[in-house]
Amino acid sequence: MNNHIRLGINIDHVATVRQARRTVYPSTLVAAEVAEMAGADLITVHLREDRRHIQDADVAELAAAFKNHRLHTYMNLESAITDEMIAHACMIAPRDVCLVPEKREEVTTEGGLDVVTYRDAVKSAIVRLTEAGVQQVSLFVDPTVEAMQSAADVGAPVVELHTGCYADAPNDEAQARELERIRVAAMEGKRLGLRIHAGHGLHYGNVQAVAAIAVIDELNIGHAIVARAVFDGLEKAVRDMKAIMHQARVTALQVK
Ligand SMILES: CC(=O)[C@@H](O)[C@H](O)COP(=O)(O)O
Ligand SMILES: NCC(=O)COP(=O)(O)O
Repeated sequence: MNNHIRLGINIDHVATVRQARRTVYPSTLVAAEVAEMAGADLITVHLREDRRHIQDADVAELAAAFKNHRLHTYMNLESAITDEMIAHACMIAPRDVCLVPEKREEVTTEGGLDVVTYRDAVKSAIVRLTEAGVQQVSLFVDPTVEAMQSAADVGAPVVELHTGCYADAPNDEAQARELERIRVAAMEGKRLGLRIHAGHGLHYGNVQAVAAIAVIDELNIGHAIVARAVFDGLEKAVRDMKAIMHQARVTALQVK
């Protein structure tokens, strides 16, 4: 069992603040530098089709910074599976790409990728990205046993479990049910040989139980960290999240 769980910092909403006035600040590159300094294991950005926050220029600037070692971790680029977005992801060729569903009218990602309906497009995207040099392609999917089997079937090496229903659960009972769904799906994915990530809606009060699931290797967290950074600064917000995740994992392994 792995006592280290990686923290990917999603900096989308640093760009949201900038896009509110179309200024050149706050810089996503500086945000990535601060996040790395504070212990981020990777930097996640979601280049949406509607460019509501992260812009093509952000992705290009971050990619160059990783290439020239101004940044020292790696990029996890979240992308829709459309031809346009996959072609762009192939051109950037970050270390990781996470394939996510997008609906233009959504406030944020609402559900996981429908790997059954879009099987051919997902398989094609995995092949194209791998041939372009992307080392790890993950699928952002709902935490279900069926989604694990579908992901394994299309040859995805990694899944990121959508933790949104857990995060948005209306009460403790519903949250416990959603946590069990995540745990069961994670165990099934691991049994099928998948690497397991998780993310969406995680924050300082709900991350512990997910970080305690020992087969989960990585959490991607953004909105709650950027929100906390408004009051505490980004460096402290990242350090605090990292410490909470580490303590939850270590405690869980000691109990086993
Ligand atoms: C896939 C996912 O849950 C997030 O990484 C995604 O970026 C959410 O979209 P917004 O960042 O636009 O809220
Ligand atoms: N894939 C999840 C992610 O990158 C961050 O999601 P959130 O913490 O902004 O909800």
